[in-house]
Amino acid sequence: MSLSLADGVHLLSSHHLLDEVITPERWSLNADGTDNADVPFTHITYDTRTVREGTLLVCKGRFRPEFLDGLKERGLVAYVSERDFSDHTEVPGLIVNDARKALSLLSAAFYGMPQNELTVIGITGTKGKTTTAYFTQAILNAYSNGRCALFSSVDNCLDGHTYVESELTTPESLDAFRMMREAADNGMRYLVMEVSSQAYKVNRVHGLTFDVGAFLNISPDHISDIEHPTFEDYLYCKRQLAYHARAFVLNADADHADLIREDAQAAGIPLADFALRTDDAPTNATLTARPSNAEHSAFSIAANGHDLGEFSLSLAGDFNYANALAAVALAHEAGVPFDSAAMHAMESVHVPGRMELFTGTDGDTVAIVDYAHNYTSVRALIDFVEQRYGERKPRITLVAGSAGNKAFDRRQEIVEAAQDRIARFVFTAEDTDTEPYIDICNEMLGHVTNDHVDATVIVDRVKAIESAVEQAHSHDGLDVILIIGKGHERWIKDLNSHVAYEGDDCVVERLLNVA
Ligand SMILES: CC(=O)N[C@H]1[C@@H](OP(=O)(O)OP(=O)(O)OC[C@H]2O[C@@H](n3ccc(=O)[nH]c3=O)[C@H](O)[C@@H]2O)O[C@H](CO)[C@@H](O)[C@@H]1O[C@H](C)C(=O)N[C@@H](C)C(=O)N[C@H](CCC(=O)O)C(=O)O
Ligand SMILES: Nc1ncnc2c1ncn2[C@@H]1O[C@H](COP(=O)(O)OP(=O)(O)OP(=O)(O)O)[C@@H](O)[C@H]1O
Repeated sequence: MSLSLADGVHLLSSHHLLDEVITPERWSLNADGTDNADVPFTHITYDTRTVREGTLLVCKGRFRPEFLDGLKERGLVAYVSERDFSDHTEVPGLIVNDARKALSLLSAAFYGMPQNELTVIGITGTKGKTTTAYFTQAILNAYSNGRCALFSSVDNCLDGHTYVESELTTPESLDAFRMMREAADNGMRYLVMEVSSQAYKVNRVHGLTFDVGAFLNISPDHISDIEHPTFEDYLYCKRQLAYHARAFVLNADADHADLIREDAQAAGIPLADFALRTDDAPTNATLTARPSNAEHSAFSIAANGHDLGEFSLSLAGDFNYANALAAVALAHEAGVPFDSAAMHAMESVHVPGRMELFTGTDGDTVAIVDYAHNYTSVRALIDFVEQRYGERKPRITLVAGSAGNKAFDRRQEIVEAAQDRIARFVFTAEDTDTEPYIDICNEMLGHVTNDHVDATVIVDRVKAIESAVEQAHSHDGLDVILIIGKGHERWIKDLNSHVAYEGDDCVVERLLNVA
């Protein structure tokens, strides 16, 4: 780990990112004559609140010049920014044409290129990234005696077994390289990470080449002022993974699969595809899975026509077998033989807040806590209910909200995916920045056009679940309550601040008296 001011200038310059270096004495294309230009930085940050002796600061996003006040005295050595802040600080400024790209390249260099010490696997897609990441980590952990790290939207894991709640799906570049360094120093050989479309949009993975990438699926989502302006932009960002990978895995049934094949071809990388089949429809995909029994409790997986045996996941839902295929393909590309017993390690994986099933003591109430929150995932969830419980003609209740300030289309999509297939909606709180919960709930209520479905707004999320459970108890026959969008989270974001929340799974366990 060694990065000096002179190294930084050279690196930025070689990537055509450097406009100039500004010091009180001169403007230049190099750091010659600047005090201590060859002394390594001891710290790198994008947040002034963590500046200490020997720090290189990268100013990005909604950075404000007043954040620089007093930093020279606290040890700031230099800053990197798209704007000249010499009116606010005397320390050298490396002025760049893209601060986020600069942040990524400088962080990788500062942390000694830790990605080169790991086999790095990236997973993108609208749905299934987290689940596939957990499956893949389980296989690689089994294969390598616990030496696989994970960056996911639920948890990060830097030592193969300790999981710490994460903040973003794909970490900010600096955080990613810092954690990669820690993982490599912990002896990890592999890293599995989720790659969101935002990661490419805001250059969180700039300069990173994945040993293997996977594209799971694409459906409309994440379109808003703070995410993507259009679906085309959303897909374009996701497609970038193919251009930054050495090998690729593709769901043959994904929308726009042919375009992704073209991407892999244009990038000149090999591609393995997979296909889930629940009927007799043919496929010539590299990897296939078909149900082994009518209950769909196990699937037979084949690779290049050779049977790999039966796999029975702990996670319910046919769609999870598509995720499992992706994990097998990724692990194989990372060096695990198809017939390795390690492939079966994914069978025992549970993913917090995904397809958690709770059955009441009377056997007539089933609650499912899940992270579905767009059209495709809500539809897949209800497909599962029909497949698993359809014969008992269940009365289905959906407890759902939708995120504030982003992904606005979800509000209508969730309603459209469910309203002709369920008995009741209970619209409730989900995370929001500035939009009040009640407005989002009422907007969702306004999208209900089927007169046969009951729809209520109960903003308090615990009370919403209580209402669903009470109704289930007072109704004869099987009730299935789907509680979606919060998963395992123990907080709820209300008007921009995180408020402690019991957790959907805990509320359900309490109300159904199951542990
Ligand atoms: C739009 C976006 O990418 N925003 C991210 C970005 O914000 P930003 O750079 O604008 O940062 P900011 O919070 O406005 O502050 C500006 C800068 O000033 C700094 N600062 C701030 C205060 C101070 O006193 N001193 C100081 O230096 C901050 O550290 C920051 O570097 O950088 C922050 C950390 O560096 C991120 O937390 C933040 O993500 C926001 C919270 C977010 O929610 N993003 C979502 C849209 C997102 O990225 N989602 C995707 C996809 C999810 C999915 O697929 O489901 C994800 O990958 O998670
Ligand atoms: N392959 C799939 N196809 C359709 N729906 C899926 C698939 N995999 C998972 N889901 C649904 O999507 C939900 C979220 O799954 P997961 O967390 O694995 O995906 P993700 O891509 O990480 O999602 P997000 O970006 O919303 O965090 C699950 O709870 C399930 O309802």
